[in-house]
Amino acid sequence: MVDMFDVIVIGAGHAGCEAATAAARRGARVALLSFDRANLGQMSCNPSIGGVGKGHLVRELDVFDGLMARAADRAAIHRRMLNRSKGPAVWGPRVQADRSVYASAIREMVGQSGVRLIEGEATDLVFASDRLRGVKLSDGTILNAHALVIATGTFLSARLFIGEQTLVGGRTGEKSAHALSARLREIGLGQGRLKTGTPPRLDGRTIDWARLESQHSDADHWSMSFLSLPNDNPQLSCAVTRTNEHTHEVIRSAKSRSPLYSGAIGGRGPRYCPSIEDKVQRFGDRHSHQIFLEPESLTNHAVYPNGVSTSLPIEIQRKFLRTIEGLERVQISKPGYAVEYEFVDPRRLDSTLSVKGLKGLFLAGQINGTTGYEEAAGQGLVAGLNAAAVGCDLAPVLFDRTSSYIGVMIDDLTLQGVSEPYRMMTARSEYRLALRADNATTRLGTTAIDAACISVERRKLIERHLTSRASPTWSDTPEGAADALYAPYLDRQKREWEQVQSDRKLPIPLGFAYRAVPGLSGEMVERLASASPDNLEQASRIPGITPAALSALNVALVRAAA
Ligand SMILES: Cc1cc2nc3c(=O)[nH]c(=O)nc-3n(C[C@H](O)[C@H](O)[C@H](O)COP(=O)(O)OP(=O)(O)OC[C@H]3O[C@@H](n4cnc5c(N)ncnc54)[C@H](O)[C@@H]3O)c2cc1C
Ligand SMILES: NC(=O)c1ccc[n+]([C@@H]2O[C@H](COP(=O)([O-])OP(=O)(O)OC[C@H]3O[C@@H](n4cnc5c(N)ncnc54)[C@H](O)[C@@H]3O)[C@@H](O)[C@H]2O)c1
Repeated sequence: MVDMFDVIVIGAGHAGCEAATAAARRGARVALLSFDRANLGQMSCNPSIGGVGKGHLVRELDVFDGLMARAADRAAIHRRMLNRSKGPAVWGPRVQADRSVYASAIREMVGQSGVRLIEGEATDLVFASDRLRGVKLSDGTILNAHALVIATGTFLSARLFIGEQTLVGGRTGEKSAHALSARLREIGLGQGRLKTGTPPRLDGRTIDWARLESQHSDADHWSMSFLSLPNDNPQLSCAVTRTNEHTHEVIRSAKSRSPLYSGAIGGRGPRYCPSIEDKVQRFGDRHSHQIFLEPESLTNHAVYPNGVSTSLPIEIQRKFLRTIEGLERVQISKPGYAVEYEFVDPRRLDSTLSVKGLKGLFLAGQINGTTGYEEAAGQGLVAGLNAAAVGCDLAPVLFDRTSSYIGVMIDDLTLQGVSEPYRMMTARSEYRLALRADNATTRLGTTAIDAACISVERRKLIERHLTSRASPTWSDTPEGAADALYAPYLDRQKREWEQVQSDRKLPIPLGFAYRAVPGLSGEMVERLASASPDNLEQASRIPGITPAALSALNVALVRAAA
């Protein structure tokens, strides 16, 4: 069988579903290929969408009619605007979703998009002379297309670990993509390995909720999408508990049984969501670590313990959990595990996420070394819009770091590459005071209209919004008030950044005490101290160094020199 499409997307995770539907919204004939159609839009781990930096990405995606914000609104069972005590530029809209309602919302929207869903395993890429022609499936089927997006997530040559046990698979109970992985290596897409993990799932009926502090959902029902109305799902509370010395002792004494320390896993894991064994090992002076107990569903009793990702053997998982207040009788419904997988160096990509020198081939999502649903979805949008541009001969759609976190992410990935899983944070933007979650329509509305990828309803909303900015009552709106609040600081932020640019040759004394610089995070201190740059210019080229860190360092160097 031979089929012809404008765009084929391999992988129906967060990146793939956004890529396929974004391409379809631009008018492309699209096929979306996945191992199993039942797993469309599945959340591999935490049933939450958004947060600081990540919520900004979701709101930006929403301006282009992306799926994630609307699915999150449909499925929300707990909402929390993180960082509300700080300024609105760093507020992080975050919802916890009913896992199965979220997946069905994605399935429904993909189903209505005109995208053709195909079940199967992509094993090979098909080229004619030096041009990409399509993809071959394990059953011999060839699907032809002008453009191809690979969004295979954590599945390339993936292995799962629970204690001493190793299984093949990209997620528990699923396959691994070995043939495609080998083919990517063969065509020179050099790969490294990264790892991630997930905590055990708990049976909520065996948790002693009454003894724990509750975290209620926000009273005001804000929504993730600029279009959605609040849903009428009941809102559930989370609870907070903590590990203790006894928990740490159980974990320490089982260290030799952890694949992280036995040498079985070599890939680097995400810095900002380390496993509990890592936390106990690396932060040995801490007597306790916080755990959020987050309900996953309105219809079953699954609870996600946020903060105790682990790959220790299941009996150790049970043992350490039962040392924790409120979890003394807890039953595990699914064990935690780690997964190690291959990724492609994103410096091989241009700013449309197309592989340089291989016209028509795009990569999006965790394959590019990122971590998180939101980062994957944002890349899916970029790759999908631009694959449609190749497939249907349309203008490319480019994202700039001055006007979006999507632009920041694409720039960071394609210019700096990754040495560990990349997570969005507001510190990654030198324009972070201007890039707020609430003003995404203002920042990106015109780009979305020009990209011709949005509904009539969205277009009207954007036009109304842009017009209302000129009205005298604009400053009475929340966005107008935030604009006024930040106006004086935007100039200062601009000047500070210009100063960093003009001070690039400012020398950094040998043995400079980075730890004493106000505002430098532990990560930045570690990266700077280990690279020991001679000047600001060199510091700016260290992978992972954020603009916020460069500004803080600049101020400290000028002060030290004065
Ligand atoms: C154990 C674990 C824990 C995680 N924890 C979190 C978390 O707490 N929060 C968070 O935000 N992120 C978490 N992540 C990461 C998050 O799941 C990913 O960042 C996100 O899902 C990546 O999206 P993606 O679209 O790139 O890939 P995925 O969501 O992994 O989707 C990949 C898709 O590709 C398909 N596929 C792969 N190979 C082939 C092939 N050859 N042929 C056909 N189809 C193929 C798969 O079937 C799947 O549908 C975790 C991931 C894992 C595995
Ligand atoms: N790709 C991966 O491999 C992988 C694996 C695990 C985690 N992750 C990442 O981890 C993120 C989740 O990690 P996180 O721990 O930073 O959490 P988060 O980003 O989901 O939440 C942000 C903060 O809010 C806290 N929080 C949770 N519920 C809360 C509530 N009800 N009230 C107040 N605060 C609450 C969290 O503990 C966290 O400190 C994902 O978004 C993803 O990027 C990725």
